[in-house]
Amino acid sequence: QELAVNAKQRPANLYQDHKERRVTPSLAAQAKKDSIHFTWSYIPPVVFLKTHKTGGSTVQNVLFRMGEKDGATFAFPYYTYQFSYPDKFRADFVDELPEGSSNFDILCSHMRLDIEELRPMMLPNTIYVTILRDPVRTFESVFSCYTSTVPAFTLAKKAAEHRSALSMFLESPESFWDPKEPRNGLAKNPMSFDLGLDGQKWDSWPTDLTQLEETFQLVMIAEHFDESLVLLGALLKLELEELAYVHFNTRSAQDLTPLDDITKARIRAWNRMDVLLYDFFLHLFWEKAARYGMERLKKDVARLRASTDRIRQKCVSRKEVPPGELEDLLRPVQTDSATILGYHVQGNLTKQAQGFCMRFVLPERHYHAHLYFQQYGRAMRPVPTTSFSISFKSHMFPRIQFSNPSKVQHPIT
Ligand SMILES: Nc1ncnc2c1ncn2[C@@H]1O[C@H](COP(=O)(O)OS(=O)(=O)O)[C@@H](OP(=O)(O)O)[C@H]1O
Repeated sequence: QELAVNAKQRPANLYQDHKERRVTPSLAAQAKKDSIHFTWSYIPPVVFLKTHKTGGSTVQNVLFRMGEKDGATFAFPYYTYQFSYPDKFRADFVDELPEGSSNFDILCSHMRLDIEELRPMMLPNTIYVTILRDPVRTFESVFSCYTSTVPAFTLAKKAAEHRSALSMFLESPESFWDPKEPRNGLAKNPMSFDLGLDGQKWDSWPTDLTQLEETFQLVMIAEHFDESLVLLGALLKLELEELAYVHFNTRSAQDLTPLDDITKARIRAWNRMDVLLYDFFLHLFWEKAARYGMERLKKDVARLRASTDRIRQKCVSRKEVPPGELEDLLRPVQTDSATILGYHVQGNLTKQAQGFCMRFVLPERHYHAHLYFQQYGRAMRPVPTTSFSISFKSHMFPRIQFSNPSKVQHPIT
């Protein structure tokens, strides 16, 4: 019932131009600086449900930059970078409201969704967005990046010896997969898992799908990333320049597993719920695109690509840089089984341009640490290592090791 109310509150045309309601970023930032009691609610608050290995860090970087510029209040996890994943979201996973803020404006860190717990945390006019990716590509990426941390994958790797671990797993996934093992959440239907669904429970499936449709104003599609960004920009009233991006968390070419038709079919069969989820929201995506106007979308995508190219040229001197050649601040966190690439920033920039360009390519956790410090005036809390589930989390998503600890405090100016 609550979901239905939320749907009714939305404007009939989500893509109508409501720029007039937007407070200028400088005004918002100034108001916060001046400690004027300021509610960011002129701009709709936003939840971005960051699913795994779908291009979510790229979207998150756009939101981090937007929020930092606009003086937004972020809903950050109480510990480190994610909301106690893979536990289902709970309100007490969120850090306190900082002094002077009356509500959270942006929430965009990894979690496993529980909408009933999440909704009361945010204002009623909050815009909910997520992203899905072709389930075959998603699963291949999840398998490659988490071979050492998802037990079902690790068992398959051990059994495979010198064969492909992915092929070994897909030949008989049930023999490696224990559904009761909480760390196996990403091993089957990873996108559905992140959206809070139970990949084994089909009886509630149509209702679950309807609930998700009612919850999310926009489900972005990684294969149509630029179109998705334009629709996101329309919802959040962003200028096209604010949507410029680089790809985050790109793996090195040698870590990509080439997939033959049999492997693809096996991935689709094993991740059937993700396939249906993706197909459903892909269809819905094009319906929303049609409502925005296909000609208008095409034009805006062309403009977005032009401004993104211009900004990339200004900011990036080299892309796909291996971790060993990156300074600490620009080195993405590596997984045990895949190499994640990063960027070199152009030299000879003005101080202001350098500040922008660093943020443009700043890996997720470093940006998160920076914003957290800015918001609370203290470093993020480390994960306690006593409980079983938490030690898994810290292993799966290790903390950044800065060679100079002072950088944690003030990573960028
Ligand atoms: N803009 C855009 N469009 C399409 N695909 C993109 C984009 N940005 C990032 N990527 C690819 O997404 C994968 C990383 O996803 P995430 O950032 O969600 O990873 S993570 O869960 O936060 O670790 C990773 O995929 P793989 O290289 O297959 O692993 C990225 O290359």
